[in-house]
Amino acid sequence: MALRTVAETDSTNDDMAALAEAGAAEGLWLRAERQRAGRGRQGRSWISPPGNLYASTLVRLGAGDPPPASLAFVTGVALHEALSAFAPGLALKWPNDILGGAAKLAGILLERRGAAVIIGCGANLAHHPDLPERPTTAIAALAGHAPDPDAVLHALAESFARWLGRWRGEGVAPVLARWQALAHAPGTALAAHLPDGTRIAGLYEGLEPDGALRLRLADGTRHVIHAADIFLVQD
Ligand SMILES: O=C(O)CCCC[C@@H]1SC[C@@H]2NC(=O)N[C@@H]21
Repeated sequence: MALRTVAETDSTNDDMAALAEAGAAEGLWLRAERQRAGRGRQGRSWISPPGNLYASTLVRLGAGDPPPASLAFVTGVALHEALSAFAPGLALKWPNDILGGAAKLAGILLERRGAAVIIGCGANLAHHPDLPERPTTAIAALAGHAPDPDAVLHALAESFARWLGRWRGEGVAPVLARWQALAHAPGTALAAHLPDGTRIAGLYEGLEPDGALRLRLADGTRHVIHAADIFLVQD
């Protein structure tokens, strides 16, 4: 495990992609104190002032590895475990978010570069942005003070290495089991915005063996979702 910190960069995912291209080994993590052009999922920007965690690593895919998309669950479990040391009551939300209460606390961005996967983690420790599309929160708002980003990175790198080992050695099943144990409760009301523009609402019923999301619709039918933006429905 090697942890590096820089004061400022555009995006740690871009830097990690360049490091991967240059031959960097698995186990390397790069953290920036701030990012000038942090990126979120689906082309969104990730506002990155000092005080929060912005960190990326890489995984080199091997012949017998489980499907690369399932690294999102490895990372989600690791990030949840790392952040839970600093604030209670966190929950995973499909596909890549960590919630504090009903608000987004952290997100994960996976990007494929050839035989490598670049994995970026952004966690609101000290600050959280005001977003029109969803509520957000930070560890400081939940626990009264912000943890040191380096301490969080340490915990994250350790947990990630442990779960990556299990993913390689035992497959996706134990990772998905742990992910579901750390997720919001079954029966949570969710709204899904699908890539074709369709919106559906239903109750969370867990994950399929391949990591797809199961929703129970109001008419009793089950819907399996492979790609969507998911929102908690507040009553
Ligand atoms: O949209 C999301 O929820 C994913 C956010 C991922 C942000 C992190 S911060 C570190 C890494 N570098 C980036 O530019 N993005 C990721």
